[in-house]
Amino acid sequence: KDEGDKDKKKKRKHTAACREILRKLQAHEMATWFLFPVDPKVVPNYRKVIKKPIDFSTIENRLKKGRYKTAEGFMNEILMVFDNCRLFNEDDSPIGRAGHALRSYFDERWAELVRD
Ligand SMILES: Cc1ncccc1N[C@@H](C)c1cnc2ccsc2c1
Repeated sequence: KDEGDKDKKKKRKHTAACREILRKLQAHEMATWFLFPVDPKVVPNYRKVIKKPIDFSTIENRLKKGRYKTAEGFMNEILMVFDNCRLFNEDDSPIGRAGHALRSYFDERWAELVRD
């Protein structure tokens, strides 16, 4: 089995693990606000403030297309969802609190993935 095959196998393994984590995040009750792109018509100044809008459906499509070479590439985009949320929303607001709750939930799932 040449190097390439090993790499492909490893990529498939981490893609499956990342898809599992993403599925759990999307199923979380606090995920509502993060499932789909923020509509600039609904939130006018969002695109001015947030330079890298990202949401779980966009990440899911990239994962399906094999766009993430490493699990870290996937993790970075998940964390971007929460960084955007903290930048735009007050901590003491419904979306702000949801972002913090979901970020903690992600950290736990990620720690499991890295440990197992
Ligand atoms: C994640 C996020 N950050 C800043 C602004 C919006 C959003 N989410 C969108 C879906 C959204 C769009 N509209 C509403 C209306 C009430 S909460 C909510 C949430």
